[in-house]
Amino acid sequence: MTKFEENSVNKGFLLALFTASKFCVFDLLHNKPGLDAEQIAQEIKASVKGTETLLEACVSLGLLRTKDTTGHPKPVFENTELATHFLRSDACFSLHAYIQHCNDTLWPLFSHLDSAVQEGTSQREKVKKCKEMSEDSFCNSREAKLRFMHAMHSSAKVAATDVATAFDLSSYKTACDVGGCTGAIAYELIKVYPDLSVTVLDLPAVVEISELFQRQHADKRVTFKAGDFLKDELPKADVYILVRILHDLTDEKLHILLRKISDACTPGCCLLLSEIFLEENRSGPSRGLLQALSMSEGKQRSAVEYSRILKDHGFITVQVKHTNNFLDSMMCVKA
Ligand SMILES: C[S@@+](CC[C@H](N)C(=O)[O-])C[C@H]1O[C@@H](n2cnc3c(N)ncnc32)[C@H](O)[C@@H]1O
Repeated sequence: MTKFEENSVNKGFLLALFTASKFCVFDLLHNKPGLDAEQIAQEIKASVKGTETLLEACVSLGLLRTKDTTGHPKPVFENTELATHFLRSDACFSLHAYIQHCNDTLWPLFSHLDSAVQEGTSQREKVKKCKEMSEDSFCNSREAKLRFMHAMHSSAKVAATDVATAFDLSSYKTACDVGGCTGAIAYELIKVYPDLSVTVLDLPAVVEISELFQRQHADKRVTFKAGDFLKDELPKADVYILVRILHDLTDEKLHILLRKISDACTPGCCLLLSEIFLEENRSGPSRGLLQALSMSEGKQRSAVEYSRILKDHGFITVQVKHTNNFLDSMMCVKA
Protein backbone atom coordinates (compact mmCIF):
# COMPACT_ATOMS: atom_id res chain seq x y z
CA MET A 1 0.00 0.00 0.00
CA THR A 2 1.37 3.45 -0.87
CA LYS A 3 1.59 6.18 1.78
CA PHE A 4 -1.25 7.98 -0.01
CA GLU A 5 -3.57 4.96 0.17
CA GLU A 6 -2.63 4.36 3.77
CA ASN A 7 -3.53 7.96 4.66
CA SER A 8 -6.85 7.89 2.86
CA VAL A 9 -7.67 4.77 4.82
CA ASN A 10 -6.80 6.63 8.03
CA LYS A 11 -9.15 9.43 7.06
CA GLY A 12 -11.84 6.84 6.35
CA PHE A 13 -11.05 5.21 9.67
CA LEU A 14 -11.70 8.45 11.52
CA LEU A 15 -14.88 9.20 9.64
CA ALA A 16 -16.27 5.72 10.23
CA LEU A 17 -15.30 5.96 13.87
CA PHE A 18 -16.96 9.36 14.36
CA THR A 19 -20.12 8.24 12.64
CA ALA A 20 -20.49 4.91 14.41
CA SER A 21 -19.74 6.65 17.69
CA LYS A 22 -22.25 9.42 17.03
CA PHE A 23 -24.96 6.83 16.35
CA CYS A 24 -23.90 4.94 19.52
CA VAL A 25 -23.47 1.73 17.52
CA PHE A 26 -20.89 0.41 20.00
CA ASP A 27 -23.22 0.99 22.97
CA LEU A 28 -26.07 -0.66 21.14
CA LEU A 29 -24.03 -3.75 20.25
CA HIS A 30 -22.70 -3.97 23.77
CA ASN A 31 -26.24 -4.12 25.15
CA LYS A 32 -27.64 -6.18 22.27
CA PRO A 33 -24.85 -8.15 20.58
CA GLY A 34 -25.74 -10.08 17.45
CA LEU A 35 -28.11 -7.66 15.70
CA ASP A 36 -28.16 -7.60 11.91
CA ALA A 37 -27.82 -4.44 9.82
CA GLU A 38 -31.57 -3.98 9.46
CA GLN A 39 -32.16 -4.24 13.20
CA ILE A 40 -29.30 -1.85 13.90
CA ALA A 41 -30.63 0.62 11.32
CA GLN A 42 -33.99 0.53 13.06
CA GLU A 43 -32.46 1.13 16.49
CA ILE A 44 -30.23 4.03 15.41
CA LYS A 45 -32.93 5.45 13.14
CA ALA A 46 -30.80 5.42 10.00
CA SER A 47 -31.19 3.99 6.51
CA VAL A 48 -30.50 0.26 6.06
CA LYS A 49 -28.16 0.91 3.14
CA GLY A 50 -26.16 3.53 5.05
CA THR A 51 -26.01 1.40 8.20
CA GLU A 52 -24.89 -1.69 6.27
CA THR A 53 -22.09 0.28 4.62
CA LEU A 54 -20.98 1.79 7.93
CA LEU A 55 -21.00 -1.62 9.66
CA GLU A 56 -18.95 -3.22 6.90
CA ALA A 57 -16.41 -0.41 7.10
CA CYS A 58 -16.22 -0.83 10.88
CA VAL A 59 -15.63 -4.57 10.45
CA SER A 60 -12.83 -3.95 7.98
CA LEU A 61 -11.25 -1.50 10.45
CA GLY A 62 -11.34 -3.99 13.32
CA LEU A 63 -13.95 -2.08 15.35
CA LEU A 64 -16.73 -4.64 14.83
CA ARG A 65 -16.81 -8.29 13.80
CA THR A 66 -19.49 -10.47 12.32
CA LYS A 67 -20.64 -13.30 14.50
CA ASP A 68 -21.14 -16.89 13.44
CA THR A 69 -24.36 -16.65 11.50
CA THR A 70 -25.60 -20.24 11.55
CA GLY A 71 -29.35 -20.10 11.75
CA HIS A 72 -29.41 -16.45 10.80
CA PRO A 73 -29.80 -15.55 7.12
CA LYS A 74 -27.94 -12.25 7.41
CA PRO A 75 -24.62 -11.37 9.04
CA VAL A 76 -24.97 -10.23 12.62
CA PHE A 77 -22.53 -7.89 14.37
CA GLU A 78 -20.73 -7.55 17.68
CA ASN A 79 -18.04 -5.28 19.15
CA THR A 80 -14.37 -6.24 18.99
CA GLU A 81 -12.20 -5.92 22.13
CA LEU A 82 -11.08 -2.51 20.88
CA ALA A 83 -14.65 -1.21 20.73
CA THR A 84 -15.55 -2.82 24.05
CA HIS A 85 -12.65 -1.17 25.89
CA PHE A 86 -12.42 2.21 24.21
CA LEU A 87 -15.54 3.03 22.19
CA ARG A 88 -18.52 2.26 24.43
CA SER A 89 -19.64 5.50 26.04
CA ASP A 90 -19.70 3.97 29.54
CA ALA A 91 -16.50 1.91 29.32
CA CYS A 92 -13.90 2.63 31.99
CA PHE A 93 -11.44 3.81 29.32
CA SER A 94 -14.03 5.23 26.97
CA LEU A 95 -12.76 7.62 24.31
CA HIS A 96 -16.31 8.46 23.27
CA ALA A 97 -16.06 12.07 24.50
CA TYR A 98 -12.61 12.47 22.96
CA ILE A 99 -13.87 11.23 19.60
CA GLN A 100 -16.73 13.71 19.81
CA HIS A 101 -14.22 16.49 20.58
CA CYS A 102 -12.12 15.46 17.55
CA ASN A 103 -15.23 15.48 15.42
CA ASP A 104 -16.64 18.78 16.64
CA THR A 105 -13.54 20.82 17.42
CA LEU A 106 -10.43 19.41 15.76
CA TRP A 107 -11.94 18.15 12.54
CA PRO A 108 -13.29 21.61 11.50
CA LEU A 109 -9.74 22.97 11.85
CA PHE A 110 -8.67 20.56 9.13
CA SER A 111 -11.26 21.97 6.74
CA HIS A 112 -9.21 25.18 6.76
CA LEU A 113 -5.95 23.32 6.25
CA ASP A 114 -5.11 25.22 3.07
CA SER A 115 -5.25 28.56 4.94
CA ALA A 116 -3.48 27.02 7.94
CA VAL A 117 -0.59 25.94 5.74
CA GLN A 118 -0.54 29.20 3.78
CA GLU A 119 -0.57 31.40 6.90
CA GLY A 120 1.07 29.02 9.36
CA THR A 121 -1.38 30.13 12.03
CA SER A 122 -4.21 28.67 14.07
CA GLN A 123 -7.54 28.63 12.25
CA ARG A 124 -9.58 28.57 15.45
CA GLU A 125 -10.95 32.07 14.96
CA LYS A 126 -12.13 31.22 11.45
CA VAL A 127 -13.85 28.06 12.68
CA LYS A 128 -15.37 30.01 15.56
CA LYS A 129 -16.77 32.63 13.18
CA CYS A 130 -18.33 30.00 10.93
CA LYS A 131 -19.79 28.31 13.98
CA GLU A 132 -21.08 31.52 15.51
CA MET A 133 -22.84 32.33 12.30
CA SER A 134 -24.60 28.99 12.36
CA GLU A 135 -24.78 28.15 16.05
CA ASP A 136 -25.09 31.29 18.12
CA SER A 137 -21.74 31.34 19.99
CA PHE A 138 -21.88 27.76 21.16
CA CYS A 139 -18.09 27.89 21.53
CA ASN A 140 -18.15 29.90 24.75
CA SER A 141 -21.05 28.07 26.29
CA ARG A 142 -20.94 25.89 29.39
CA GLU A 143 -21.97 22.97 27.21
CA ALA A 144 -18.91 23.44 24.98
CA LYS A 145 -16.63 23.62 28.02
CA LEU A 146 -18.17 20.52 29.50
CA ARG A 147 -17.72 18.69 26.23
CA PHE A 148 -14.06 19.71 26.10
CA MET A 149 -13.58 18.57 29.69
CA HIS A 150 -15.17 15.22 28.97
CA ALA A 151 -12.75 14.85 26.04
CA MET A 152 -9.74 15.68 28.20
CA HIS A 153 -10.98 13.51 31.05
CA SER A 154 -11.57 10.42 28.96
CA SER A 155 -8.25 10.61 27.13
CA ALA A 156 -6.30 11.53 30.30
CA LYS A 157 -7.70 8.42 31.98
CA VAL A 158 -6.26 6.25 29.21
CA ALA A 159 -2.77 7.71 29.72
CA ALA A 160 -2.96 8.36 33.49
CA THR A 161 -1.36 5.16 34.79
CA ASP A 162 1.56 5.41 32.39
CA VAL A 163 2.09 9.08 33.21
CA ALA A 164 1.89 8.47 36.98
CA THR A 165 4.25 5.50 36.93
CA ALA A 166 6.74 6.72 34.31
CA PHE A 167 9.09 7.74 37.15
CA ASP A 168 9.32 7.11 40.86
CA LEU A 169 7.78 10.14 42.56
CA SER A 170 7.43 8.49 45.97
CA SER A 171 9.90 10.84 47.68
CA TYR A 172 7.71 13.89 46.96
CA LYS A 173 4.86 14.98 49.20
CA THR A 174 3.10 17.77 47.31
CA ALA A 175 2.34 18.24 43.63
CA CYS A 176 0.64 20.85 41.51
CA ASP A 177 -0.99 19.69 38.29
CA VAL A 178 -0.82 22.87 36.24
CA GLY A 179 -3.82 22.98 33.87
CA GLY A 180 -4.96 19.72 35.47
CA CYS A 181 -8.55 20.10 34.18
CA THR A 182 -10.82 17.47 35.78
CA GLY A 183 -8.15 15.96 38.03
CA ALA A 184 -7.90 12.66 36.12
CA ILE A 185 -4.10 12.62 36.42
CA ALA A 186 -4.17 13.90 40.02
CA TYR A 187 -6.45 11.08 41.16
CA GLU A 188 -4.22 8.51 39.47
CA LEU A 189 -1.16 10.01 41.17
CA ILE A 190 -2.62 9.67 44.66
CA LYS A 191 -3.57 6.09 43.86
CA VAL A 192 0.06 5.31 42.98
CA TYR A 193 1.62 7.51 45.72
CA PRO A 194 -0.58 7.37 48.84
CA ASP A 195 1.53 10.02 50.66
CA LEU A 196 1.17 12.59 47.90
CA SER A 197 -1.28 15.53 47.90
CA VAL A 198 -2.06 17.20 44.59
CA THR A 199 -3.41 20.68 43.86
CA VAL A 200 -5.08 20.92 40.48
CA LEU A 201 -4.75 24.43 39.07
CA ASP A 202 -7.07 25.44 36.26
CA LEU A 203 -9.17 28.34 35.02
CA PRO A 204 -12.16 29.30 37.22
CA ALA A 205 -14.74 28.20 34.63
CA VAL A 206 -13.11 24.75 34.47
CA VAL A 207 -12.71 24.34 38.23
CA GLU A 208 -16.35 25.26 38.70
CA ILE A 209 -17.45 22.43 36.41
CA SER A 210 -14.76 19.97 37.56
CA GLU A 211 -16.94 18.96 40.51
CA LEU A 212 -19.07 16.96 38.09
CA PHE A 213 -16.11 14.64 37.48
CA GLN A 214 -15.15 14.08 41.09
CA ARG A 215 -18.23 12.47 42.46
CA GLN A 216 -16.88 8.92 42.29
CA HIS A 217 -13.41 9.87 43.58
CA ALA A 218 -13.69 12.70 46.16
CA ASP A 219 -10.50 12.42 48.20
CA LYS A 220 -9.13 15.29 50.26
CA ARG A 221 -5.59 14.64 48.99
CA VAL A 222 -6.74 16.25 45.72
CA THR A 223 -7.77 19.91 45.89
CA PHE A 224 -8.72 22.31 43.12
CA LYS A 225 -7.53 25.89 42.81
CA ALA A 226 -9.02 28.32 40.34
CA GLY A 227 -6.49 30.60 38.70
CA ASP A 228 -4.66 31.66 35.58
CA PHE A 229 -1.28 29.95 35.31
CA LEU A 230 0.06 32.87 33.27
CA LYS A 231 -0.96 35.56 35.76
CA ASP A 232 -1.59 34.19 39.23
CA GLU A 233 0.77 32.88 41.86
CA LEU A 234 1.28 29.13 41.51
CA PRO A 235 0.51 26.88 44.48
CA LYS A 236 3.68 25.74 46.29
CA ALA A 237 4.66 22.14 45.53
CA ASP A 238 7.59 19.70 45.35
CA VAL A 239 6.50 18.46 41.92
CA TYR A 240 4.98 20.51 39.09
CA ILE A 241 3.09 18.54 36.48
CA LEU A 242 2.47 19.68 32.92
CA VAL A 243 0.44 17.23 30.89
CA ARG A 244 -0.54 18.33 27.36
CA ILE A 245 -0.01 22.02 28.22
CA LEU A 246 3.17 23.26 26.56
CA HIS A 247 2.44 22.15 22.98
CA ASP A 248 -0.60 24.44 22.97
CA LEU A 249 1.11 27.65 24.11
CA THR A 250 2.81 30.35 22.04
CA ASP A 251 6.55 30.68 22.75
CA GLU A 252 5.84 33.80 24.77
CA LYS A 253 3.24 32.12 27.00
CA LEU A 254 5.39 29.00 27.36
CA HIS A 255 8.28 31.06 28.71
CA ILE A 256 6.00 33.00 31.07
CA LEU A 257 4.67 29.75 32.50
CA LEU A 258 8.07 28.05 32.79
CA ARG A 259 9.53 31.16 34.45
CA LYS A 260 6.71 31.09 37.01
CA ILE A 261 7.25 27.39 37.70
CA SER A 262 11.00 27.86 37.95
CA ASP A 263 10.53 30.76 40.39
CA ALA A 264 8.18 28.66 42.52
CA CYS A 265 10.66 25.76 42.68
CA THR A 266 13.46 25.35 45.18
CA PRO A 267 16.51 23.22 44.17
CA GLY A 268 15.52 19.55 44.05
CA CYS A 269 11.91 20.27 43.05
CA CYS A 270 10.71 18.13 40.19
CA LEU A 271 8.95 18.95 36.93
CA LEU A 272 7.06 16.14 35.21
CA LEU A 273 6.29 16.89 31.58
CA SER A 274 4.02 14.71 29.45
CA GLU A 275 3.52 15.37 25.76
CA ILE A 276 3.86 13.52 22.49
CA PHE A 277 7.62 13.74 21.90
CA LEU A 278 8.53 13.98 18.22
CA GLU A 279 11.44 11.98 16.82
CA GLU A 280 14.61 14.03 16.67
CA ASN A 281 14.42 14.14 12.83
CA ARG A 282 10.68 14.95 13.01
CA SER A 283 9.75 11.84 11.04
CA GLY A 284 7.08 10.78 13.52
CA PRO A 285 5.07 9.80 15.40
CA SER A 286 2.29 10.80 13.04
CA ARG A 287 -0.17 11.50 15.89
CA GLY A 288 2.16 14.31 16.96
CA LEU A 289 2.72 15.58 13.45
CA LEU A 290 -1.00 15.54 12.68
CA GLN A 291 -1.70 17.37 15.92
CA ALA A 292 0.80 20.00 14.77
CA LEU A 293 -0.97 20.22 11.43
CA SER A 294 -4.22 21.25 13.12
CA MET A 295 -2.17 24.40 13.86
CA SER A 296 -2.71 25.40 17.45
CA GLU A 297 -0.93 28.49 18.73
CA GLY A 298 1.91 26.33 19.97
CA LYS A 299 4.10 23.61 18.45
CA GLN A 300 5.10 19.98 18.79
CA ARG A 301 8.65 19.32 19.93
CA SER A 302 11.11 16.51 20.48
CA ALA A 303 12.32 15.53 23.95
CA VAL A 304 15.67 17.16 23.19
CA GLU A 305 13.96 20.44 22.31
CA TYR A 306 11.93 20.37 25.53
CA SER A 307 15.10 19.57 27.52
CA ARG A 308 16.87 22.54 25.99
CA ILE A 309 13.99 24.91 26.81
CA LEU A 310 13.72 23.59 30.34
CA LYS A 311 17.47 23.93 30.86
CA ASP A 312 17.14 27.65 30.08
CA HIS A 313 14.70 27.79 33.01
CA GLY A 314 17.06 26.00 35.39
CA PHE A 315 15.81 22.41 35.03
CA ILE A 316 18.05 19.42 34.36
CA THR A 317 16.50 16.50 32.50
CA VAL A 318 16.91 13.37 34.57
CA GLN A 319 15.12 10.91 32.32
CA VAL A 320 12.93 10.67 29.24
CA LYS A 321 10.45 7.85 28.87
CA HIS A 322 8.68 6.85 25.67
CA THR A 323 5.69 4.98 27.05
CA ASN A 324 3.59 2.61 24.99
CA ASN A 325 0.73 5.02 25.52
CA PHE A 326 -0.06 8.12 23.46
CA LEU A 327 1.84 10.46 25.80
CA ASP A 328 5.55 10.34 26.59
CA SER A 329 7.10 11.69 29.78
CA MET A 330 10.14 13.58 30.94
CA MET A 331 11.35 14.11 34.48
CA CYS A 332 13.43 17.20 35.27
CA VAL A 333 14.86 18.52 38.51
CA LYS A 334 15.48 22.14 39.46
CA ALA A 335 19.23 22.68 39.77
C1 LIG B 1 -5.20 20.42 26.70
S1 LIG B 1 -5.91 20.59 28.28
C2 LIG B 1 -4.96 19.43 29.22
C3 LIG B 1 -5.66 19.02 30.49
C4 LIG B 1 -4.90 18.00 31.33
N1 LIG B 1 -3.59 18.45 31.72
C5 LIG B 1 -4.82 16.69 30.56
O1 LIG B 1 -3.81 16.39 29.95
O2 LIG B 1 -5.83 15.98 30.58
C6 LIG B 1 -5.29 22.15 28.83
C7 LIG B 1 -5.80 22.59 30.20
O3 LIG B 1 -5.14 23.78 30.60
C8 LIG B 1 -6.10 24.70 31.11
N2 LIG B 1 -5.62 26.06 30.89
C9 LIG B 1 -5.41 26.69 29.70
N3 LIG B 1 -4.96 27.95 29.91
C10 LIG B 1 -4.89 28.11 31.26
C11 LIG B 1 -4.48 29.19 32.09
N4 LIG B 1 -4.08 30.35 31.56
N5 LIG B 1 -4.51 29.01 33.43
C12 LIG B 1 -4.93 27.83 33.97
N6 LIG B 1 -5.32 26.77 33.22
C13 LIG B 1 -5.30 26.91 31.89
C14 LIG B 1 -7.36 24.39 30.30
O4 LIG B 1 -8.52 24.87 30.95
C15 LIG B 1 -7.29 22.87 30.21
O5 LIG B 1 -7.89 22.25 31.31
